[in-house]
Amino acid sequence: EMISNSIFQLGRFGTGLQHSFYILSLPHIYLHVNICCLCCFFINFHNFPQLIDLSCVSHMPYLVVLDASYNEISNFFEFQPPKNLKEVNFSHNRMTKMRDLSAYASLTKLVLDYNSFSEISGLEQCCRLTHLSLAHNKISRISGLGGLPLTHLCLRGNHLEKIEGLEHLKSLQVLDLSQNRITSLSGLENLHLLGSLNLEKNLVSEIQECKHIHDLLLLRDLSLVENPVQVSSVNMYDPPMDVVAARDHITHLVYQLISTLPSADSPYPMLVLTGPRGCGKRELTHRLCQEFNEYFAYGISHTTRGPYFGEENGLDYHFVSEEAFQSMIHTGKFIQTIQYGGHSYGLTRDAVEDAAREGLACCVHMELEGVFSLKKTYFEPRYILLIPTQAEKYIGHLKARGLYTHAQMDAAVSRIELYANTNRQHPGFFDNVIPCGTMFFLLLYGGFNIIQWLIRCIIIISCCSTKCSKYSQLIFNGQIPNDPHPGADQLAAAVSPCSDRRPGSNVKPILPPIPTGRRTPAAPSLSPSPSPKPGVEEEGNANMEG
Ligand SMILES: Nc1ncnc2c1ncn2[C@@H]1O[C@H](COP(=O)(O)OP(=O)(O)OP(=O)(O)O)[C@@H](O)[C@H]1O
Repeated sequence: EMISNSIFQLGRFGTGLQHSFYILSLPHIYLHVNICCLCCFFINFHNFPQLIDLSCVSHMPYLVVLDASYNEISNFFEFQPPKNLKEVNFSHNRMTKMRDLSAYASLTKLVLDYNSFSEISGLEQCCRLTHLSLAHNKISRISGLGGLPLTHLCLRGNHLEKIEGLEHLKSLQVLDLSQNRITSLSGLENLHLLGSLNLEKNLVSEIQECKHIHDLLLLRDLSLVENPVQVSSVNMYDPPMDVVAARDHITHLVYQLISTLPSADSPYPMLVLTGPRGCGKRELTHRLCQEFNEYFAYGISHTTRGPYFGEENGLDYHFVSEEAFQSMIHTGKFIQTIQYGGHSYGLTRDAVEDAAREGLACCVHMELEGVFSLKKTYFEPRYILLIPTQAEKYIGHLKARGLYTHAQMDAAVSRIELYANTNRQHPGFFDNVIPCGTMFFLLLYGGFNIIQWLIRCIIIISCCSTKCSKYSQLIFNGQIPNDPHPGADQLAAAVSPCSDRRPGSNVKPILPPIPTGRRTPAAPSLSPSPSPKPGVEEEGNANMEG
């Protein structure tokens, strides 16, 4: 009576020729009804309240589709087999053990997700079964699938550690083995019709495992997301800066530990200018060290690239061979290194310590990767980002230097966004950002007096929290050191091209002129006095000539 009420409520009923039979709104009862006179083709017990027994199905000889998902059924196929039963959904029940289904030979689709099966068995005679889903059970081994004509198999969320027992599933097209503990793709070699393979959230760690699916020519979709191999592939082929920096830091830390014990008591004062290549950071670094040589010393990096025209060893860089560079890494000399444009660059501990010994802050320029590396060390530099604001002007400036290939210029331009993103995404990562527009380049290379003002701003911003009292005085007294700079004319002279007498001075310099007054490591021209040094220009020019 209740069932016919339900049917009546749904308005879908008839005698003998029903195609749909839904029971949706019965009260909480134990279902045991005799409906043998009905000719049901589809029955939906989905989420039927407290349904624990399906013996009623024995009286539905023509049942084709049975959905008894989301119930509390623990018996597996405990009813007389309807001879045409094709699709069964028992997902979200309490079943634990499969039994022989040879009497249900018409089955084509069987969904048993979210039960507690630990073994696949009893399916051998289901010779029409094409879809089998056993997601989120407790299966630790694939077995009992023999030569079934399966086209779709889902074993997501089980306890599988290896792929086995699939070699005879010649018709398999879609295989979902995600969320298991599989470490190898071995066992998939013979699945020549496979078009989709989901191995998300497993433990595959080697990309070489893909050799096992190399010959599956129909394979279109493959997911290895959230496997260790994903992480290692990203790290190998497109490592995030943090990973590169961490590796770099570990390398140098280990080698330093082997050579000497690093002292972590007080970090040396340091100023780092960063920005894409050719943005002017190198010149600004030199200018800072020149103009304020009682505060800053130029930290000379090592590089394996050869010197450009006009560059001097030990002044712009220490130019060393790749072997020498490697040997320095292994003797723990570096605090950071990077690979850039096919060459190695690195800053040594000595460069920083030499400056510190003289009571100076080491001032260096470097690419962003170097900054990431330095941030891993116990040094606590101030970081200043110089970022080009107009790509066209920046490209024009790069072209004017005549140093770079098109590819190098494109790479440099594309890195502007990298710097900008880093600044956006990591507030406080840089202590200050200087936008480099036309004006900036004019100021920097034009030799206008206003550069002094810019440099002072940088000093004030960058030194405000160094631990060195000398630098804090700059801020805490609100003072700027005595004006050490020459007038505009002298400054213009200082940045003008090399002296005529300089060998090779008839060749157009490739680099912007090296500012005068730069000290060489061999003959430091530093004076502890903050007072102006009358001889700065002469000394600088002498250096240039020499
Ligand atoms: N130790 C280092 N760590 C990280 N980056 C470094 C280091 N030394 C130099 N660099 C950077 O490597 C990049 C390439 O330097 P290089 O001198 O070869 O080319 P460049 O075009 O003259 O660069 P720039 O004019 O910006 O100094 C520059 O951005 C430079 O600042």
